[in-house]
Amino acid sequence: MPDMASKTIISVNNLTKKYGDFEAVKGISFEVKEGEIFGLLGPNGAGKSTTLEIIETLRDKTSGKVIVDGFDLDKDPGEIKKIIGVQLQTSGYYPGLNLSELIELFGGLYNQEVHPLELLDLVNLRDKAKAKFKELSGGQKQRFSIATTLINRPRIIFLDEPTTGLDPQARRNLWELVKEIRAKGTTVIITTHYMDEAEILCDRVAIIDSGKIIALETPDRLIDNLVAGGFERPKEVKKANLEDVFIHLTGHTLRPEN
Ligand SMILES: Nc1ncnc2c1ncn2[C@@H]1O[C@H](COP(=O)(O)OP(=O)(O)OP(=O)(O)O)[C@@H](O)[C@H]1O
Repeated sequence: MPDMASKTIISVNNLTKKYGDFEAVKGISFEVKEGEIFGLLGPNGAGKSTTLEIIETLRDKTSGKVIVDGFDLDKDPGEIKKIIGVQLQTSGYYPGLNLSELIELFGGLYNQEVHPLELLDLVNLRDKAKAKFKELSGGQKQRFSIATTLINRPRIIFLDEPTTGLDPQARRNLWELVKEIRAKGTTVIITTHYMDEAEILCDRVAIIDSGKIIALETPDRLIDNLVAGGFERPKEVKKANLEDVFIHLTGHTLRPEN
């Protein structure tokens, strides 16, 4: 958890994005603190990816101001690119290269010296160094994709639905990985449709609906506010759920096929 005094690393002010006549992002403002895990939550089509891609310099905005680590998106997009890590498109991975070679290649693109085995170690994929991307399981692919965000030693990484399609162990393993990355001082911005994930991982979340931020708080406060408003969950009669059973039976630890 970053301390309250930590500095603002991303500041978004009155951001809008129009696709033709359709306004997908309707004047949103928020700040991300250095070292925090910040979640963008919202239903399909709410404008999360659009917002992220604008900050990542991958998509033009219609209006508003975005400052990343002191750099103005309008003036210094190149400087912003240098300090952010984005998940490289998996579909674009050169099919003939193994994981080590891919990291070397991406390092070259970033003009950055890389140590493939060290990076693969970090995401628990050293034993797959000689494997091709297509030979990995879903969880391994996601972990490799996160490794690619770290190649340029970024201050901030962006993770778009990193655990979609993963089994419960692989998801937990990925949560640990994200926490380890943050523990090293990297700011993490994440989108997810899993509320348990957001609750466990995120220091603060912005909930976006139809292009507007409708809540921005720590998960704890959001829950407390709801309860204070009189909300009550239907009584849980059982002390465990099917996911607990699954994890109990199949183990917590990461397995090779993950
Ligand atoms: N290139 C585009 N051209 C036109 N409309 C677009 C384009 N990209 C996104 N949109 C529209 O903008 C809205 C926001 O899309 P966006 O992908 O940002 O949502 P999202 O919150 O990331 O959704 P999801 O959870 O489904 O990934 C949607 O209505 C979408 O159809």
